Amino acid sequence: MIAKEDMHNERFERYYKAQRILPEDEWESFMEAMRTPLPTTFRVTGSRQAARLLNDTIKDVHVPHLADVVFEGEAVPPPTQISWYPEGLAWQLNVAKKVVRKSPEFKKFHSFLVYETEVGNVSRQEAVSMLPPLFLEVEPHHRVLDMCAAPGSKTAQLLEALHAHDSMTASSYPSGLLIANDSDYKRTHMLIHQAARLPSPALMVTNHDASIYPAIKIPSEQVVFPTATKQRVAAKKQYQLLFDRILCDVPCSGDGTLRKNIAIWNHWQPMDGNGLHSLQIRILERAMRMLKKGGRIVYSTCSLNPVENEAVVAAALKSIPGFEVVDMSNHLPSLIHRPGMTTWIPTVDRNITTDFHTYKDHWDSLSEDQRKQSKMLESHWPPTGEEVEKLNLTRCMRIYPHLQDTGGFFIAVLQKIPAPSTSNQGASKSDGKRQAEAVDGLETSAVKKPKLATELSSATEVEPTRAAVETTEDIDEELPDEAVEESDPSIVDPLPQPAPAVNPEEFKKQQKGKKHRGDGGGAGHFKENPFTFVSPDDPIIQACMAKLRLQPSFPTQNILVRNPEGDPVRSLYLTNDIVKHVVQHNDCIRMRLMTAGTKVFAKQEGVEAKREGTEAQFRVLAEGLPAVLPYIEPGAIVEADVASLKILMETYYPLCSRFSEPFKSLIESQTTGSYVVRFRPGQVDDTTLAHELVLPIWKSNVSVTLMIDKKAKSALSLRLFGQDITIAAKEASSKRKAEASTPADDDTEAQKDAMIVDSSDSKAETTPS
Ligand SMILES: C[S@@+](CC[C@H](N)C(=O)[O-])C[C@H]1O[C@@H](n2cnc3c(N)ncnc32)[C@H](O)[C@@H]1O
Repeated sequence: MIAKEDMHNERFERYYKAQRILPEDEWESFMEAMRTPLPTTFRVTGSRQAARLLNDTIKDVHVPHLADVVFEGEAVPPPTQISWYPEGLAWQLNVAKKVVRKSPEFKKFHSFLVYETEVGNVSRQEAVSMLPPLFLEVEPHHRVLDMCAAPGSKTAQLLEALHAHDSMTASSYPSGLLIANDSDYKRTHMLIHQAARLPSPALMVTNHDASIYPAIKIPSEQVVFPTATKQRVAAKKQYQLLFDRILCDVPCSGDGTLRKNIAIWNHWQPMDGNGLHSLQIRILERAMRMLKKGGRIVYSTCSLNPVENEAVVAAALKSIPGFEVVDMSNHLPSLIHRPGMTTWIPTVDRNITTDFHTYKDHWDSLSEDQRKQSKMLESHWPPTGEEVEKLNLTRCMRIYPHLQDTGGFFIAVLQKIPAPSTSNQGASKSDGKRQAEAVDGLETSAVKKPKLATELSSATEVEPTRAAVETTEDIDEELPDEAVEESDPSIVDPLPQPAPAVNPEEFKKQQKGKKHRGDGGGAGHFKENPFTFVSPDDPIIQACMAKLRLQPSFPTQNILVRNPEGDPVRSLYLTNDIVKHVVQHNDCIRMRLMTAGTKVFAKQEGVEAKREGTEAQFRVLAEGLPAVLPYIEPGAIVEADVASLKILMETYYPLCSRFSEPFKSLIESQTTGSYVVRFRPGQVDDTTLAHELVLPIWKSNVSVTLMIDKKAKSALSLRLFGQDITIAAKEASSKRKAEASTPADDDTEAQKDAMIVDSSDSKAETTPS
């Protein structure tokens, strides 16, 4: 722990003063804010309707309780809504830890937040980190790429935007796509965990170096052509998938997070930023080459260093024409920010040597040997006066900690200019700079053989790339520019035959000898199970359809499994059409695909399930239910009241006979298996269920189980009953008090009857020992 008086770094102050990041008279308040702990901020997550409801609980129940708290003689401020966040869904809490620990009111609010965070209804996230997705303005039909996504707080926001049309209980089926990527294999698992909180058939997770992200192929059915002739010409060809929105939240030196990561005070030095600059440019340039005309990129860092920010944006804009920085300064009117910088002086060493005003000055000062060693690039320096005018760097947005009590942050919104008249069709390609038009997926020779070394102005300025950008050999290059695909969500023709993405024999061969999982460098050593679509006629799929009474419109053709044979052995995943096309038309190993779609059904292990035959072998998962719900025949959903919900929360395996009518008879008459229950709004004792809830249950011989995760059950209980009435909480409490616990009478028989839940499904309730 570093004391406030020790929060100094002489180089930090000297470097940023030399850069003139702020007017002199703001310096002290900037530094004071940097040394002050960051307020706690969190966001209410999920689909808009559900989020609004939980937000109302915070606003109308918790905040009034916290309004007049006095701790050790001082008034404690209640949480406040962050003014610039849409619909007031983000909150700030400026309370010392000891208040949270000791004040009963804040303690209660804290446990509410902990539970809601664990089940994914609340996300603790730095306020400034919530900004980039807001500037992307994602819509449900957009194809979105999050290039450096882990741990995934912004991915969650992007996913929520794709699912903006979800209802309280049912998920929408967006026609768009979100690919969340990170080059760190372990961190991609954080992404998968994060995404499980908002399960989506439109999500894919990949593990690639973003600077060499592979071109993704899609069939012509996914491309809209302006004329019928072109459609005919285009038939049966494949195209490069271009994105409507790309987030480049790149790796950076992170000095904007000093208030949170106070260890940075000890080791900050400016060469970290210099070193990352080149990778940051390569990632942004790769994004620009994968963007659709009219599409938008947000480039962001949590660094204040112009070398990682404006310098990167300027270098990329100079290297790839056809893009502009968009003025988004009025997008969030109450967000206070400063314009991007137009001039700075990079340091050429750790000692803050900022004597060289141009790259040439620096170069001329070096001996031959020093030149060979130098890692400085021309792009570390600001553009010339003339270039600065054209680049509109002042449209970038800088956020400093003292402006509104946040961390430091940088955002640039780039747009690929849509109008053909502003493209570079007339320009010569021989100038060594690739044309923006050439990357619209249809005229892709430059994409095929990118020579990153030629993208920067001098060979001596280039750091060696780790691997060549993968080629797009089999992507059609013939079509003229104007046949560029449009994002028309209606054009989604399913392919005729579900085919395995990987040949099973080929896959086994590929797996042989691969002993470790590599990090997303693009080269080999990738060992994930393949993705195979199951035939819609498969007996297991048909059994799931029959048991849950799914309507024929349920997209059975979009169910995949994670084995090369396509056998539904454990879990079944649902994808939307675009995810299916991507899986089927691309080598998942080359893409380094970690997940696709959302898990909807899982095998139910246990003697009883086996005895009952195919129909009872799979169950709908709580996480997948919102995606399945819109397809369930209305009459197939079992109706119940809040009193039944209370019984299901209090007991693991209540006997059917414990419930009141009509639920009791309804459930008793059902055979073993997976069912969906709708709990109607209503009252039990002094608890009101204000809106309907739809949850999965498992019906055994004589008992019923609510199939939701223990933590989700506890969070629901806290929200509904004001306390955790679940059996798990009671057990934990008895254990704590070291008292012997005796199960309720009617549980004893039910326990005999209890199924053993597939232990691989972490979401499922577990059997008590
Ligand atoms: C600033 S963090 C991203 C934070 C994330 N967007 C979020 O909101 O949770 C940068 C991420 O970039 C990843 N990364 C570093 N180099 C990368 C590369 N070459 N390609 C892709 N990801 C990279 C790191 O593993 C890290 O997870």
